Formats: sequence, structure tokens, C-alpha cells
Amino acid sequence: MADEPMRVAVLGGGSFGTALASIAADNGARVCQWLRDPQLAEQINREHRNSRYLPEYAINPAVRASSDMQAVLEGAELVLVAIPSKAFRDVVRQARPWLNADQILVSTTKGIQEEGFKLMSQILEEETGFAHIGVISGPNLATEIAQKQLTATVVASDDALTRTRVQQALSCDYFRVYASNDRYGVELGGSLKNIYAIAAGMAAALGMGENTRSMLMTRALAEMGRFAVSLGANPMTFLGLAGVGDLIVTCSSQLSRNYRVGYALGQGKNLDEAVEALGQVAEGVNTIRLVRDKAQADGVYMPLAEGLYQVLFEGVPAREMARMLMRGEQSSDVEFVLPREAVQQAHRRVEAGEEKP
Ligand SMILES: NC(=O)C1=CN([C@@H]2O[C@H](COP(=O)(O)OP(=O)(O)OC[C@H]3O[C@@H](n4cnc5c(N)ncnc54)[C@H](OP(=O)(O)O)[C@@H]3O)[C@@H](O)[C@H]2O)C=CC1
Ligand SMILES: O=C(CO)COP(=O)(O)O
Repeated sequence: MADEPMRVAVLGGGSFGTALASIAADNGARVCQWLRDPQLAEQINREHRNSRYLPEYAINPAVRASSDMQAVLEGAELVLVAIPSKAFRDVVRQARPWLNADQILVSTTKGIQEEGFKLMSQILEEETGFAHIGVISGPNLATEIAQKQLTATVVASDDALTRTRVQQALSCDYFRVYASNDRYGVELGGSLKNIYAIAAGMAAALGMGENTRSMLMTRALAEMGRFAVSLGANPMTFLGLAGVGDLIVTCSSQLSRNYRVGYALGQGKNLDEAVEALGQVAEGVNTIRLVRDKAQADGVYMPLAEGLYQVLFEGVPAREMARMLMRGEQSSDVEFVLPREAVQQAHRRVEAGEEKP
């Protein structure tokens, strides 16, 4: 078995699905890619190019694209699901008749389902009940992968076979795959950072500088950690590629679609115009709403997510929101070292005259 090429199926014909299919093929796997548009599938097979999502880049000619899901899934050992969160469950349901419990199912999608605040690998689990389930997440701009820029990702699963086979399938000269057993944390990191990428794009369009971006990213990490703890997740996972790593790339690059939506908003476009102009999925727009509602319901302090929600959905001007955030209550740098409450209590004591210089 070790000498036989691994059979990999990719569900999704967008930029990331296409980039992953090409990596696996570069690495010697037999790769079939499913997309719902038969004409685009035909073009990929004929020209080895995805004119809709990655027009500038050559796809490994060994990738076979098809709109026949049964044929794509037949005999696949590893199934990568690269479908935006809004359509993820539907596509998994469509695929279900041709999936079997020996297969490894991996989500690559950085989004959250509104009902039940479910992450995509939880949907894979619910829809199949299979054991070999994982996620891929990390600083992985599809366009840079398509250029074969040196890139790292994380495969996360509590199942060692899943981690190992994904590392074998995708690790190559330009793509390195690190392992984690914290599936929930890795997946949560990938979803949350999209929120702050929108904020970073907006800040850039408003002419704010590098100090601002650095503050934004670091406070985003603090807020993400607080949210993770409230959900019983391990905030240490955010120190890795799927947290800090992805936050850095997505908050710094025009190649990020979430960043671009934020940038367009900062330039004065409204949300519908910004999303329409993008023409691809920016998961962060929906994630802001879901995370803000969940934080409110669970009493988690997330001023950036709340502020961004008010800018996107309640018409508060971004500059005004930035001013309010800067003038917010005094806080702690690293809350795992000095709790936020301790800072606030000290302020109250000084203001009440209980502590004097
Ligand atoms: N692009 C990137 O750099 C990265 C993306 N990701 C994540 O990967 C996920 C997928 O993203 P990506 O490939 O970039 O997305 P794209 O927006 O580039 O493409 C989306 C793909 O999903 C298909 N699709 C959408 N709705 C349906 C549906 N109802 N049924 C079947 N197919 C559907 C689209 O088909 P059609 O064209 O026919 O609409 C298209 O093939 C996202 O959640 C993203 O967060 C993760 C890391 C990097
Ligand atoms: O997740 C990504 C990079 O790691 C891609 O980000 P966008 O979805 O914002 O393009």
C-alpha cells in the first residue's frame, strides 16, 4: 500500500480547493476534484487552469475535475471539503451516499454554522458519524500556494491516522503540514481571525499605520483567547499557525478576501457593495455576527468584535468606533499574567481614594 499513490478527492472548485488539489497532485496523489459547474470542470481538464478562481496559475495536469460527485468520491481515501460554510452541510449531505467509514474526511473551511454555532468538522461528524475526521487551517492564502510560495498549515484531529495521512498527502517542497490534536481550537482560530482581517483592511483604508495594525492583531489575539476559554477550548493553540500565524497573514495582505472587504468598507463602500465587488466568499462577514451574538449571550468581553459589528451592521462610522475603543476602560496586556479584573479593581480603588501615591 505504501507504494500506491494515495487517492484524494477535493469537494469544491474555489481557490483553496483548487490549490489543495494541485498540491496533492504535485505530491504524487491521484486527485479528483468535484465542482458543480461542468464547464469549469472541463476547462480545468483541458487547460489545467481555473479561470474563475485562480486564473493566473497552472494546475497540476494530473488533477481530474468533474461535476459527477459519485465518480470523484469513488475509491478516495482522503476527502478534503473546501466549500464555504453556508453550503457546507448541503454538499456533505449530497456526498453522503458515496462516503464510507474508512475514509478520512477533512474540512478546510474557516466558517461557522449559525444554528448551534457549529464548526465545519462538527458538521462532518454529525452528517456521517465517522471516526477519521479532521481540519486543515493556517496561514494559507490560496494565491500564494498556487505560486508555490513556501507555506505551512496545521492538520488537526484527535485521530492519529487522519493527522498522519494528511501530512503524507500534502507535505511537499513548498507545503509543510504540522500536526495538532486540538481540532476545535485550530478550527476556531481559522474562523475567528477573519473578523479581525476585516478590521485590519478597514484600518489600512483609513490611513492608519503599522502601530495600529500591530495593536489590532495583538488585541484580537487577546479577544480570541478569551472567547476560546469561554467555550472550554485551549487558548494555547492560538499561539500556533492556525491562530497567530493566520492572524498575521490575513490582517496584512490584500490577497485576503476578508481584508479586501474591510478595505472596501474603509473606502466608503457599503457592505453589499463590498461583498458584491469581491465575488468570492469572505467568511468573516457572517462570523462577526455569529461571534458577537454568542459573546453577548455568554457574557464574553469582545470589544473589537462588538465594535466591528456596529460598524458593519448598525452604521456606526469606523473612525468614531476606533475613538470609542481607544477610550474604552483600562485593561491588561496579557490577561493570563495580569487579570483584566485586577486592573479595573486597582482603578476603582485609586479613584475612590483608597490608594494614594
Ligand atoms: N482561498 C483561500 O485563500 C483560503 C480559503 N480557505 C477556506 O476555504 C473555504 C472555501 O474557500 P475557497 O475555495 O477559497 O472559496 P471560493 O469562494 O474561492 O469558492 C467557493 C467554491 O465553493 C463552491 N460552492 C459554493 N456554494 C456551493 C454549493 N451550494 N454547492 C456546491 N458548490 C458550492 C463554489 O462553486 P461555484 O463557483 O459554482 O459557486 C466554488 O467552487 C472557505 O471557507 C475559506 O475560509 C481556507 C484557507 C485559504
Ligand atoms: O484563510 C485565509 C488565509 O489563511 C484566506 O483568507 P480569506 O478568506 O480572507 O481570503
